[in-house]
Amino acid sequence: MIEQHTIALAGNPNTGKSTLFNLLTGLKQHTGNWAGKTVDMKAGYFSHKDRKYEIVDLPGTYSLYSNSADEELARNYIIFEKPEITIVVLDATSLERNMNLALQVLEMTGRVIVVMNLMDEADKRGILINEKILMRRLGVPVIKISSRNRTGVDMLLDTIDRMITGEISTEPVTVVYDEETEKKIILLEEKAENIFQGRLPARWVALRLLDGDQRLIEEIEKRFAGRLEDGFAGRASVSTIGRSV
Ligand SMILES: Nc1nc2c(ncn2[C@@H]2O[C@H](COP(=O)(O)OP(=O)(O)OP(=O)(O)O)[C@@H](O)[C@H]2O)c(=O)[nH]1
Ligand SMILES: [Mg+2]
Repeated sequence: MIEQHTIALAGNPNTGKSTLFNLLTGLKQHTGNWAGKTVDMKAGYFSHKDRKYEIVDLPGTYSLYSNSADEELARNYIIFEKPEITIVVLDATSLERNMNLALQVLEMTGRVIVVMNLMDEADKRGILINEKILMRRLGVPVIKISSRNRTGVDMLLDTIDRMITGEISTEPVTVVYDEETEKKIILLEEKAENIFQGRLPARWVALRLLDGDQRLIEEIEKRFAGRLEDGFAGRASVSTIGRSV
């Protein structure tokens, strides 16, 4: 039987996620500044080396908190549906602005490939990017591509394949906060770990509790209600641990 794996495409708006999605799946979905904006997630399929992939094109967002329906949708997919690989698509011409989202995804999952798209445009503008340094810093594969010119896509497919087989393992960087915050994170992380036991990334839950992200807490309660054994003492637990520090 053919194995099927799941991949998500995340990133800021307009970084070429749908262009890459279309390239991989062969779908003719509209792309472009206005008409092409992805407002809902779309799923498509492709095969590579005897493996079948379901790939989900998430709406572009600047962050993955609870600021908008798009952000919640993208966030919920990554955190609750747990795609085996999340590809973060960055615009190589504005890496600094784009990096924030990559770090947010790395707090949610280590199964990440960072793709620097629009390399044709970056080359044209003389922007030099050392992906090896970035790769070392982020602890995940970083690949330069141009979805428009179809360059780098073979390398991306090869990296996906090698991540699925376990040939490539990642060591995602941990974003370290100030001492005061780190103390609170450690306390909350322990409680979150006890409650979710690996079902959700504990440090990420701790960070969101510190944010006081009420919408997320409600979402977690909705999705986990009655599905967690001891430790998840009814609806109170997730919302109350946040108040305990
Ligand atoms: N020069 C260049 N343009 C690209 C490349 N990839 C995508 N584009 C263009 O960038 C624009 C946005 O592409 P989309 O694929 O719609 O971007 P998106 O990330 O899906 O956008 P949202 O759905 O709004 O988040 C389109 O005009 C694409 O043709 C690339 O590699 N090089
Ligand atoms: Mg799109």
